[in-house]
Amino acid sequence: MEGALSRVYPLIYISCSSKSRGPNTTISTRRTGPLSPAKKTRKLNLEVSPHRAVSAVRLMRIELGGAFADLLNEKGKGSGDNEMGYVERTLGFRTRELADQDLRLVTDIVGGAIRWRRYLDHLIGLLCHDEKTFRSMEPLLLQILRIGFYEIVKLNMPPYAVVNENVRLAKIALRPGAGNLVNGILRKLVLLKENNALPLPKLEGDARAQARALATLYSHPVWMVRRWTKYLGQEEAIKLMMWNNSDPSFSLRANGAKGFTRADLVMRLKMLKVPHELSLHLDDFVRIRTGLQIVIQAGLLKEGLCSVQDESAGLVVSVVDPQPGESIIDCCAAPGGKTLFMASRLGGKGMVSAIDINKGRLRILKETAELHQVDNVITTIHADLRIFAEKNQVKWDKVLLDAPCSGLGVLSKRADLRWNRRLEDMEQLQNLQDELLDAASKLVRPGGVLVYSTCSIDPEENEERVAAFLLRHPEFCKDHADKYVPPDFVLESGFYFSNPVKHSLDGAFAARLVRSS
Ligand SMILES: C[S@@+](CC[C@H](N)C(=O)[O-])C[C@H]1O[C@@H](n2cnc3c(N)ncnc32)[C@H](O)[C@@H]1O
Repeated sequence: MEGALSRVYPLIYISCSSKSRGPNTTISTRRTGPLSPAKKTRKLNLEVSPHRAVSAVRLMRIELGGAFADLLNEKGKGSGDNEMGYVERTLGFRTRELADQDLRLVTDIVGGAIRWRRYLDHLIGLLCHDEKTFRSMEPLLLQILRIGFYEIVKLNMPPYAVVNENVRLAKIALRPGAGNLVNGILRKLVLLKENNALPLPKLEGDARAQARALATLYSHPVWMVRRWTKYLGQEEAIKLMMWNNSDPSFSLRANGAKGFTRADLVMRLKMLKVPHELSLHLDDFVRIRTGLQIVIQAGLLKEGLCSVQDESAGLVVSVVDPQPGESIIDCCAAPGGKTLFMASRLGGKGMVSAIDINKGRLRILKETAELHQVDNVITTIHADLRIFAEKNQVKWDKVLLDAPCSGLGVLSKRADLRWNRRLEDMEQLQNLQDELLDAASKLVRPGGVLVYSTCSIDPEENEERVAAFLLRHPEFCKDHADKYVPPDFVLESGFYFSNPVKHSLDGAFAARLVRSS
């Protein structure tokens, strides 16, 4: 493993004795483990733009996942420090000295280069002088090219500055030859762009050919394009992909349980100069398009005064409609976004039991509950819901099953998810969703409520799962969601649905079912 990694990731050590490095940079093709003091970076390397270097390293980490974590010698918590340490060791500057503006650029470039990966690779592949050069390109070089292409084609940045910066990065991070290659390819791109002649596929031919073209033009996997074209039609599918490629916006929920109201939150946002809008649908929520980093740095999340929660998820809690004094069980609870919101709605009376199979995520839920001062009404249970439901005798007033799903409704926030999901996952997920629904239904008292929710927009994970459940369980019937959420969010079927294109929120679904006996 180590040998394979070291072949593809040449490491550069800029040591204190390498003042005149640059072209003379030592390139180590071996992974050497922790650096000896003599090799430690002592000097800032100001030859490259720091945000581009950090972006390239972060892109490698995201794309290569475990393999790259292995290279960084990462172990769980604080692993981000290693990423920064890697940049420091290899490129010779301390990333903790990155200005806020640079950090924001890293977020933008990394998010954009991941979203547009298929589109960018299509162009890079065509501008390399042969297919083999592209296919065998070393990962760091590819990331640098993706950054340059993204900056020129999608951010419309001044092209020659982009070329110079990325050429320098490739020269220093890899070797002079790599810089020359980047130079040649980026200059070809600039010429084509200036002549409005980017070699992009045309939307023509049969359904398959059109799906492939759309997948490249809007940078999504072909199977997703085919699925959405089937369910939504081509026009809506394109709008959905455009939404997925747009910069995500976030919502904050003021934590009333800590006496922090939305008015308090608005006041703090004004002081921080973060532009915001009140949610039209939920009393505790505020929407922000930019400035999340500022909110984080100001410590509002760390102090438990508010959480980042999309309104689409908040509206799922509205479908549950928690009332003081009720017993509620959240069957797939971690990391606890909905548990915490439900608990805060109980006003100190009642109980939320929070089950999850993942111990680590459940620990996060517990810690956040303490921070938010709602731990007095939350108990956590580490279990597989299916086994728990078999053995358990207790029944609850309300049961929420926020099921594991494809996440196809949250692709604008989760830039890399589209590349990690496979069509085969969908069937497996549906089987799991059926099993979890059967298990959750056992926990509902007669007259009690079962809410099934996902953050997917896929009917096979949503309406079809509920329809199949109702056939297996005639003791349940639908309760129309319009009593709990604005009518604009209710489908004809009576289910809650947040449509990213229509509502400018994440996609989400919830069905409210009542047990008769
Ligand atoms: C969509 S996430 C839940 C998000 C959570 N409701 C929130 O709002 O923060 C799905 C969760 O289901 C959990 N899960 C998956 N299979 C499970 C099982 N068999 N039993 C219990 N939990 C399970 C996962 O660990 C994951 O935390």
